[in-house]
Amino acid sequence: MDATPDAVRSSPTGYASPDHHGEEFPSTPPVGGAGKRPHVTIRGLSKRFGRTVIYDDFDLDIPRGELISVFGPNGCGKSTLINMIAGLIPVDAGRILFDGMLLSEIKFGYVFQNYREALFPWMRAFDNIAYPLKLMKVPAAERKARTEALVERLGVKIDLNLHPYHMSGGQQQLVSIMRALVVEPEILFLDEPFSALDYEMTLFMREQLQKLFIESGTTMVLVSHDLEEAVYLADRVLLLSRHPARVADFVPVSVARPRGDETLSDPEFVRLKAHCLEVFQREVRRG
Ligand SMILES: Nc1ncnc2c1ncn2[C@@H]1O[C@H](COP(=O)(O)OP(=O)(O)OP(=O)(O)O)[C@@H](O)[C@H]1O
Repeated sequence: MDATPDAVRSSPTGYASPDHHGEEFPSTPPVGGAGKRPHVTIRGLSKRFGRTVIYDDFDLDIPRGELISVFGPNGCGKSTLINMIAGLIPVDAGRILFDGMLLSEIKFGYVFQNYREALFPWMRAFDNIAYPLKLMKVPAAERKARTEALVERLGVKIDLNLHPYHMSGGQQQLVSIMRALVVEPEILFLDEPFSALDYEMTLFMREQLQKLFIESGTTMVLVSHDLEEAVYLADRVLLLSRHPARVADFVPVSVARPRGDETLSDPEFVRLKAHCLEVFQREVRRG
């Protein structure tokens, strides 16, 4: 993966049928979404690596303005799913539309697990955050103003004059997330964004991400390996089966935000987590 700030990157390569712009989907029953107008509509998605079929005729609706956690057995295809939606890897067949539009027509962000390779070490944190605006040829004064406005709105309290190598892992990942948000993406993809952080930083970053989500209202799709984290952060947990992956369950998490330490012992949270664990274990046993 290169270090291009992905918030401004879009790719037409994720489409087997790029001529579907604006086409209404057939009335396939949506998976998930609970009747809300979907933000992302996936139909007939297929993907294989060699002889291994990861997705076969996979359908999914992702609701707008929600944080979706993707969870499932190791190697089931979680990263492959968000990478296909984000156009980082091509699909073999199927259609992915964003409110009827192609990925190339929308602004999106992608936050990688490895923040060390994602940030430019020679740039101050502030300039890293502003960089996607430079790529978009936004004038310097406006870049500064928009970056300052974002920092202000999110209430981030770190010294953005520092270079990444003078920051903690969590701070660097926070800078990566802000860089993805600076272009005001319609959707943000996060692939295990905290897995390279120590536990203290992970807890800090969960709170930061929740805050950013509440503040921005951006649709977010997060791959997580930690069930508690997946449920804690989500409006819905997408539970995948072993590959070829299907939706084992798409569980709404209606626990009020902002969530905090007390959420972890909230009976509804505990019940939902137990339910997700049961579905997960059933899928693991199926293997
Ligand atoms: N570029 C590739 N070439 C060949 N096989 C691949 C490639 N990318 C992924 N795979 C395989 O496809 C399957 C799904 O991979 P993916 O990384 O999407 O799973 P995941 O659920 O995110 O995995 P994990 O839980 O280990 O993070 C795995 O078996 C993986 O080995």
